Amino acid sequence: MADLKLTDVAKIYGGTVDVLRDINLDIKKGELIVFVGPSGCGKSTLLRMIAGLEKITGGTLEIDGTVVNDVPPAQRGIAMVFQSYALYPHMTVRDNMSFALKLAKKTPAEIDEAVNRAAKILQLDEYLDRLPKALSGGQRQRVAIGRSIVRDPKVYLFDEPLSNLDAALRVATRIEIAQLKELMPDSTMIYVTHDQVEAMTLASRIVVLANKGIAQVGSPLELYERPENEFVAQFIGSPAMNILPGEIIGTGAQTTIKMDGGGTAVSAVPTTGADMGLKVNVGVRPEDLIETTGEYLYEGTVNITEALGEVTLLYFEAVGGNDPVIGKLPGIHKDLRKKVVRLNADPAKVQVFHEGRSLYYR
Ligand SMILES: Nc1ncnc2c1ncn2[C@@H]1O[C@H](COP(=O)(O)OP(=O)(O)OP(=O)(O)O)[C@@H](O)[C@H]1O
Repeated sequence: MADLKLTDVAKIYGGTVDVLRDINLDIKKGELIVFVGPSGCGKSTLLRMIAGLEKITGGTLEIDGTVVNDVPPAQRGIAMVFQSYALYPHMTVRDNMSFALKLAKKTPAEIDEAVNRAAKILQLDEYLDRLPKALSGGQRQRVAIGRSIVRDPKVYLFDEPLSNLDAALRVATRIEIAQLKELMPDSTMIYVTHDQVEAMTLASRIVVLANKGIAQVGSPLELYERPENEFVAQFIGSPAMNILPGEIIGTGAQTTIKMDGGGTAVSAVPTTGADMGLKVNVGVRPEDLIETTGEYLYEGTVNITEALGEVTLLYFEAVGGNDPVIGKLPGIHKDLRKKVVRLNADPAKVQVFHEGRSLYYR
């Protein structure tokens, strides 16, 4: 299993469409890296360049220390699992899984061993003699993954493998992929998804792509707790983090911010005397807002409530020139509409951004 290193990787389609630039990324053996980002930001393009299905326009891609820019896909030791499973319909599960090994002229004994091992990992033992049409969507996706496992690749690439499955099956298959990773701790995996829960639960590190580059790389909790910039702050988490303008009026181990809409925010992000008077944006997640009768960072009227069952979303309307914010309370709350509420948050959970960048990372 392999380490991957991307140095200044760039992609320009057709000589003019500049999609990615300056992608620098070190992926260690055994990591499960998830690429996320807005539609069209280049997630699939980056994955396809790693697979060798798309030419790298600039920079280098190394696998285990060897530059592979010009190595054809089949010789990179990479297996790719797509969202459409593309199984051969007239072949049994066993034959689907054996196909690549037969092409590679492996002996029947080697093929049997590889297929049985993969079937065991994926719990497909009892389905080996069935045709794909006699399998559920989730089982077919497992066969597609099985076809990769038998080849014992250095790196697995997954391009939205669960997006064709319904909600319940997505959850079940997501858990299977997490278990699969545990059974193959040394295998390196790169996974593209639109689904935040998949990213947060599967990734050892998440790469957030935006504006042709990497907005942040970090563990799921680093991205959630300490976003480097407002883009990542609002991209990770749902509903998105609230961003409210203010001005620094107290510095030190904690920072005090006078909010433009009234009230005062306190953040555990430290600042220096030089920051006094700095215009900043304060970031607070909906789930971190708590009602208070004391010091508050926001005052608003609850305009709309949405009870989702396990949580209620509260949409606050401005009081005194405030921007709207969204709050999230556990449980069901129907009696809050039209109520004027003051909100505060734990200083450890209050982010401070200047010109889009978090002051925590200076
Ligand atoms: N063959 C191509 N020629 C020109 N432009 C392309 C080509 N393939 C992709 N693009 C463009 O490159 C950009 C990145 O596409 P890509 O499919 O990598 O994005 P993505 O992040 O995977 O998007 P999504 O989340 O919607 O699947 C898009 O603007 C797309 O239109």
